[in-house]
Amino acid sequence: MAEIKERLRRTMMFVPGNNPAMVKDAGIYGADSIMFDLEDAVSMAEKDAARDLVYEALQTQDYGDAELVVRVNGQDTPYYANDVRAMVKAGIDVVRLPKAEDAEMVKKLDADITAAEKEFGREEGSTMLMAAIESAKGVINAYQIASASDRMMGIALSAEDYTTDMKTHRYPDGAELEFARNMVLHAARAAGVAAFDTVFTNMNDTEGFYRETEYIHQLGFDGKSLVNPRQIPMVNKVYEPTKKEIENAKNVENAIKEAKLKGSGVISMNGQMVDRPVVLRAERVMRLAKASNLIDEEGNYIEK
Ligand SMILES: CC(=O)SCCNC(=O)CCNC(=O)[C@H](O)C(C)(C)COP(=O)(O)OP(=O)(O)OC[C@H]1O[C@@H](n2cnc3c(N)ncnc32)[C@H](O)[C@@H]1OP(=O)(O)O
Ligand SMILES: O=C([O-])CC(=O)C(=O)O
Ligand SMILES: [Mg+2]
Repeated sequence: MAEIKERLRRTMMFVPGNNPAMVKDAGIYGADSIMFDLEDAVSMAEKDAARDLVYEALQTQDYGDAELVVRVNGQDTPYYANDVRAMVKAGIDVVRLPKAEDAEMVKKLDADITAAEKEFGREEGSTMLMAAIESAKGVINAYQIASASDRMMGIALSAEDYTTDMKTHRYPDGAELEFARNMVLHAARAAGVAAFDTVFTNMNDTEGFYRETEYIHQLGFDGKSLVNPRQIPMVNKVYEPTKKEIENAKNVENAIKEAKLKGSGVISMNGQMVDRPVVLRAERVMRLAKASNLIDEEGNYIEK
């Protein structure tokens, strides 16, 4: 399991925690993050069995380089406490809190994780957390939520519950989510954590999925929560940098290396100023290019 705060998280796939076949095979599709769900994908009758199934899988399955996330049940349920204890004991990378409404809820999860890390002898602070924002109150408090814990890795918009709370539903143009998306994204960026867009649930509407993913990519989201493995290559395609972007990023990296040798943090490249923000963007392009196998060891674009 990989415990890194900064990493690519284009695709975070929900895997129903009560489905043995899906839990077992979840690693074969190449998701950046695999998110086992103990909450809304699992019926009340199956809550304990799902927790046991995911716990067992975390001990026995090899999920490769994927980041491992679990969506626990909400703090107002009788399952929450056992979910957190079991998942920390299993050494999960990230605990995702659903229906986060304020900083207090995040602080409670942080304290509960700390207690579980102590109880099970896990390194203190090694478990990250994230919060899903699924209501008007959560959106209004997004920045407080995003900055409530040192363990915070990211925040996600959860539009199915959010649109219900807002007395609307989801439309193809996404206008009903505009404010929430921008709030979640700004809160995440201001707090220095990742931002995840919500699920797209119509598996037959490929065109609509691409349209939504291109839109959230343009806004600046790190990635998206997904419900089906077929969505993974589509998101990766949208996040793939172009040849021109990669070559430009490589030139930026070279230019800044040269500048550093001269003891400067800023340099001109073909008349274009290259400074820290440009370098950070270039680094992200190179990370995305590497993940898409578009560059060689030296960072040169591979012609296909
Ligand atoms: C609002 C919310 O809270 S959303 C979050 C909670 N919801 C979920 O977790 C639902 C997750 N998704 C799913 O259960 C399924 O993808 C469904 C029900 C939406 C569609 O199921 P299907 O029509 O069977 O999907 P599809 O035909 O594409 O499946 C292809 C393969 O991928 C597997 N698969 C599908 N979805 C997933 C998934 N989320 N995780 C892991 N494996 C999956 C299937 O088991 C199947 O495997 P197989 O070829 O070995 O038999
Ligand atoms: O996190 C998500 O996108 C799924 C979810 O729970 C919601 O939309 O309510
Ligand atoms: Mg929800």
